[in-house]
Amino acid sequence: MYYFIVNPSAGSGSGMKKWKMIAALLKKQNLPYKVYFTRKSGDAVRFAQAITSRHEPLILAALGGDGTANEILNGICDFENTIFSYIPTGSSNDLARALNLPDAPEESLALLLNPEHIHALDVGCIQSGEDSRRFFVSSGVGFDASVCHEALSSRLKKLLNRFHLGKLTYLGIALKQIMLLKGTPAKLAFDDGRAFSFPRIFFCAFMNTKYEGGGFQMCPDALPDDGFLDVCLVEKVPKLKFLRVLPSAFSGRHTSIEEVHIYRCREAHIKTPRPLAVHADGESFHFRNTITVSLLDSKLKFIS
Ligand SMILES: Nc1ncnc2c1ncn2[C@@H]1O[C@H](COP(=O)(O)OP(=O)(O)OP(=O)(O)O)[C@@H](O)[C@H]1O
Repeated sequence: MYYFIVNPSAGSGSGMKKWKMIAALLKKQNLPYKVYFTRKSGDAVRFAQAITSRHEPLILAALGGDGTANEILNGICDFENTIFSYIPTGSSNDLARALNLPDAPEESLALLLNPEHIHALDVGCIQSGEDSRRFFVSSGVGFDASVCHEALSSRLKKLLNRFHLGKLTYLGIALKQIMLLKGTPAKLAFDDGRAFSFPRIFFCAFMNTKYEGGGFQMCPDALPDDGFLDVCLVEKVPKLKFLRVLPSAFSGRHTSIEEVHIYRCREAHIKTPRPLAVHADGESFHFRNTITVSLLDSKLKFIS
């Protein structure tokens, strides 16, 4: 059986349009399926939990952005029987970019119905105290998470989304957050014993794939199936320099800058004296001062 979880509002409303095209193609081929439409935050987690708790072999497809894919990942309770498929309709689509997934609905559906490869994908997990959240793309602490947090609650984003201009909000929020940036002392440690202390950092991104934030190659060598997390830590730099560092991350050239540090690990811990914004695939993981980031033992079967 094919199950679809659809966020109709993803990609400034293009989620529903794309679903209608997919539904028409499914009807034409007379294929049995069930579809669930999300209405608010948390719906996709609950749907994925309900679907996968039956412990039957199934294909579960997400139609939405990275946020919807993340919620579904967090709801899956049976990695053995679930094959995950993703039809990107979001605005940033970093997961689709990293996995080279097709954009056209008919190509996406053809892949789902006749998979070329079933990839075993690494699944990231961020923990703080008793709380944890899984991620596909990245998690991060500091500047990048502050931008995500503000965008999630931005009224302006909701308004601009109506005119398909949601991405403009990110630019505006990022500029505002750069103005507010102060930098925070941080201690970063890895499970193999490496440990570093920084007088002030702007952010630290833990990458399962190479892109985040709509195409920034934070860790150009990150691979989602290599059993490792790649880490990009950016120390405090003058604001004007930071304004130059950020765009250079589109091509991955930021890695040659002295204050940018790249690491590879299986598990990382980061500690800051005050709580900072934290995200997982662009969704809020609240404000924390100690987090542990690792990969789950189980991999996720993923059609690509
Ligand atoms: N019907 C709905 N209407 C409005 N918001 C919704 C609805 N269903 C889910 N959401 C919210 O949408 C957010 C996820 O959006 P999603 O990531 O799928 O799309 P996006 O933001 O356009 O894409 P991307 O994350 O790739 O930029 C979640 O925070 C979720 O709470």
